[in-house]
Amino acid sequence: MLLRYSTRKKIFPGPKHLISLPNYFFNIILTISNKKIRNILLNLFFPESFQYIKLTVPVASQYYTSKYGDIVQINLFNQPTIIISNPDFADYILRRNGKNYTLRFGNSLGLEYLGMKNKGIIWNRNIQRWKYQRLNFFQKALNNKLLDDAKYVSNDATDYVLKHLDKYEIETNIIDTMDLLRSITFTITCHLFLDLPIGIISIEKTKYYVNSIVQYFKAWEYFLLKPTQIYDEKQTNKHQKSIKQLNNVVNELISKRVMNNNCLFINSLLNALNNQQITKEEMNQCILEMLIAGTDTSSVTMFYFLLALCDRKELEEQLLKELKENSYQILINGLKESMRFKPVGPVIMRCAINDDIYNNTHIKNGTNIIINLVDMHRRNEYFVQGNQFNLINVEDKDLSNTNNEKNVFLPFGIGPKECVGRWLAKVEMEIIIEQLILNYSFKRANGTKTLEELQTRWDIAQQPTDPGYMLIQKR
Ligand code: HEM
Repeated sequence: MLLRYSTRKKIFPGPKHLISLPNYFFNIILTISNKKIRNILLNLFFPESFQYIKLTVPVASQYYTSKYGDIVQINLFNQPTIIISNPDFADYILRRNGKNYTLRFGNSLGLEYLGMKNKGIIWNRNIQRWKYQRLNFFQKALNNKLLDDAKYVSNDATDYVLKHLDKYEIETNIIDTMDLLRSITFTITCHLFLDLPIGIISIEKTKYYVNSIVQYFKAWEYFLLKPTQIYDEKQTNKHQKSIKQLNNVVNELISKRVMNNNCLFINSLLNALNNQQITKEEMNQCILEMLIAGTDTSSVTMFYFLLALCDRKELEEQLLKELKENSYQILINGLKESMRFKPVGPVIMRCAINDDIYNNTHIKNGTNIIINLVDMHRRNEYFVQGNQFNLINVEDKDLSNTNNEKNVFLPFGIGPKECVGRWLAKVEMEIIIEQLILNYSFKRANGTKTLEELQTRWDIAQQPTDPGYMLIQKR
């Protein structure tokens, strides 16, 4: 009681304003139809919210981190919001008191457009339904047997896509590397979780499906956070079409399935549907989320590693030598370093379910949390060369995060809402890169930028925006 009293007024550092308008003015300003006047007023009275409307979540968060330090409190869309890149606080939120933070925050209508509101597991704000679907479908399916199967499935899927290398060529021997990698991970996901034999989906269709996933990500970033009043009709319609398109893909994939009852994910979903434990919409959303989470994340990470190798010939040679000797240290560290340097999930967004206290400071229920992973991953206090791609940074960093001390390297998050596919991602990325490097050499094509120069979109899912064309040659 005493503690609660003494901590009531304390808040974390952050911007202070000379003029502070009550929160309801925020909603009044949003109703102003003149965009210019609305923006001026937002910028004047609610500058933090304006930053997040203008910029993406990671970029706006980094702006406040660099100004106020590794724990910052701001007012975002009328909600207290804490931006964290302090490892102890991040570990507290994600793991030590993780149960209190299994919700993510987002715009309710936006989530409904996306099909994520109270469905699936990534952004489901119904805790019971999230838990039920995560445990019974995702975690159950991602067991040790699946991880074993993933080894040969990853090999076969890579073979299948490589057989059609010409379909990825933009000119002779120059390929769209992102497209190639996405097709491989998509094929693996379809086989492991949807019972679709490798090769049953043509390469043309695979590319169409992969593109539908990429477009869904764009819709996700558009709808997720900003207030509904800011939506633009043309953009809204475009993104709604992308969401519909990926939902159609899900139905098409379900209908392609050859029944053989081996596949735990799709089978347990269908059983639950038959027994009325889930709705058809919930089932489809779980499949959609497995496709988006399982496809783009690993392929973006592998792409960055391949790109890094293009300009580090010595490292490539050492890697090749190691792989020929069935040794995997450079491979493992190279992938870890890609996830540190350019994490595909640069921020982890959460929300406090109940009131809480950290370091004598009160965290009110409903407080938004943004873990600024990319900032934490680049700090020189924790990494030898935080701002450079160098395997030395991760040699002593453990992916299993079993170390209860401060975890500073968290590409998959940690705790009850951590990435459910982390071990599958590790297995498939290692197999795919091994097979690619043993058989092919990769060089940056004319015009393709280096890892350091290549533009990426730092949004909730970080992706390259510049093309990743590479010259590929058989060894
Ligand atoms: C390099 C590969 C990957 C990276 C870096 C990555 C990263 C992440 C991160 C940072 C989160 C948020 C964790 C949190 O809130 O604490 C997440 C969640 C998730 N990931 Fe991954 N992921 C990867 C691959 C995969 C794969 C291959 C799958 C599926 C097979 C997958 C499925 C999911 C799902 C379903 C969630 C949501 C879990 C929940 O909210 O309960 N991920 N991932």
